[in-house]
Amino acid sequence: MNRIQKQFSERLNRGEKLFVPYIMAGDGGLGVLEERLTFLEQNGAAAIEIGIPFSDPVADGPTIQKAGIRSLKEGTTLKSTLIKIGEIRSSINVPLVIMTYMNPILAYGIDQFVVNMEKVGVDGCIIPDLPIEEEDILATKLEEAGIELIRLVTLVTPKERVEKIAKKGQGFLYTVTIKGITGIRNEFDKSLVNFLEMVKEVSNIPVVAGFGVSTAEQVKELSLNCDGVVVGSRIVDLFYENKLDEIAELMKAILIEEKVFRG
Ligand SMILES: O=P(O)(O)OC[C@@H](O)[C@@H](O)c1c[nH]c2ccccc12
Repeated sequence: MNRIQKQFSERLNRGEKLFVPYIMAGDGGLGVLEERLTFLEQNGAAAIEIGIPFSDPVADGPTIQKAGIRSLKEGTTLKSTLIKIGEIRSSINVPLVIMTYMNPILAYGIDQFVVNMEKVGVDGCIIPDLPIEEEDILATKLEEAGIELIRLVTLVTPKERVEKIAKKGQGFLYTVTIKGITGIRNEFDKSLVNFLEMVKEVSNIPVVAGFGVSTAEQVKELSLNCDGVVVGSRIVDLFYENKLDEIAELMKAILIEEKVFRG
């Protein structure tokens, strides 16, 4: 069984919600990747999304765009990131999910991408510009390699499409909380709670909400209505500003059901 399915169900069965941080590989150099992954794991990450820098990240807001530029200046590539993951994988126990657009995959080679992700121990990948209608070029190869293709639904995805995507049943369902790109938001659309309830109803895989989350209150509020939360931009900023204590604080906010004391 894939690490994502195994570890996510263990956590959810313990009444824990899932905190999934995102970081940009190579931001600060690939030399800091291991210490950052270790830090996030030690602070309760259920899985960690590792972004690959790309020159045209259409779904990303300014924070992640800037992180990508810093990383590209360090010479980071999909290949060098996978090599680094291979070197450090044995020291990280939580699932690792590669977040990349299709272009770097095509440049690297689809077969190479799948074979080397499996080799270095990557558990899942998120490819925001690969709609389910076009995923056949990759989905079967990933499935054969035991790598979960994590699909996204958004606030404007109709219910029947949510059902179609959820039925693919891999990893977790990434529910985008806003209409737009990544980046910190002060408030969410009032339709969000109903949307999350609908997605939870139709999905038999964990539902993890992301985009715009940056405060403890938002983490708590969102995780009331789904299985977990993804935080990217805020964590990318805090690492860049070296404010590790604030990252730890934010991660502590994820809900853990009151431990029922069996007296
Ligand atoms: O940065 P935010 O608003 O916290 O959103 C998470 C997001 O960064 C991360 O999951 C991600 C980064 N780039 C993406 C592109 C598409 C989907 C998701 C992502």
